[in-house]
Amino acid sequence: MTEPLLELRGLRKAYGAIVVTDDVNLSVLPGELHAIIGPNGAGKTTLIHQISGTLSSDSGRVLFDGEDITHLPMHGRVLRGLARSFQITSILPAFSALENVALAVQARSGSSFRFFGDAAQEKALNEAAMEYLSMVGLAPRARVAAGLLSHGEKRQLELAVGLATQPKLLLLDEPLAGTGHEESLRVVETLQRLKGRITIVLIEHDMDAVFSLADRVSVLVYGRVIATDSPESIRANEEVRAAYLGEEEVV
Ligand SMILES: Nc1ncnc2c1ncn2[C@@H]1O[C@H](COP(=O)(O)OP(=O)(O)OP(=O)(O)O)[C@@H](O)[C@H]1O
Repeated sequence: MTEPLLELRGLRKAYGAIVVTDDVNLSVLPGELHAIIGPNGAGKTTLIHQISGTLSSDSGRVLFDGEDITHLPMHGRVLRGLARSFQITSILPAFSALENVALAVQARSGSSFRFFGDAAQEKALNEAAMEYLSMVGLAPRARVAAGLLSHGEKRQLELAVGLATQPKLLLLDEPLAGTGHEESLRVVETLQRLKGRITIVLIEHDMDAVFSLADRVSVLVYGRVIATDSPESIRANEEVRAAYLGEEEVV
């Protein structure tokens, strides 16, 4: 059997009497796009914080790539390849899209580009950066200042910068939030392109996007995972449908 890249075992977080995540067990396989959905207030954001290390858990374990990272702070997890996009990323608006990604390539590769002369170094960095921009479909906008990109394009750029740090797993917390229809199609298309190349954990409210992108879906209700399955089986799951009654039209 394939070993999970990320495994949550009995994770729990409570604020006083409010138990927000409760005995969460979840496995993310290498290469899969695993979506976590749930009604408002189910604990999704809290869980993402527990995975990325910005919030410590009361109990339970987080295993990543064969290592117990339960007590590692966020930066330790990022160094091991567990990256949260839109958190690790700060876009510099006056720099071009290409320069933003080139900086991330350079930060990741440390001194390995220093063997080149200045001009050759710049060329190599730009070529590497261009590859990441192509991966997210932003190559035609490489020379545009990041601040002038549309909202959806900025999201694409953030993904390119995230990818340039070469994570093993990318945590995406509502990448479609605040995007209009056209823009969200653009971001979904980008995620479609990345799917299979990198392991992704996606938290997203847009169910059309979730069901078109995910390999597997986990459903969180009142802090507990009530089901993990293929999108088709989740759609047909009575317990899941019941959990969403009264919510937006979902499954
Ligand atoms: N720091 C905190 N102190 C007290 N309660 C909290 C805290 N953070 C979150 N909660 C509570 O935990 C519950 C789950 O919150 P969380 O934001 O994780 O849910 P969510 O599934 O991401 O919700 P949404 O889909 O609305 O973003 C909510 O009832 C919230 O009020």
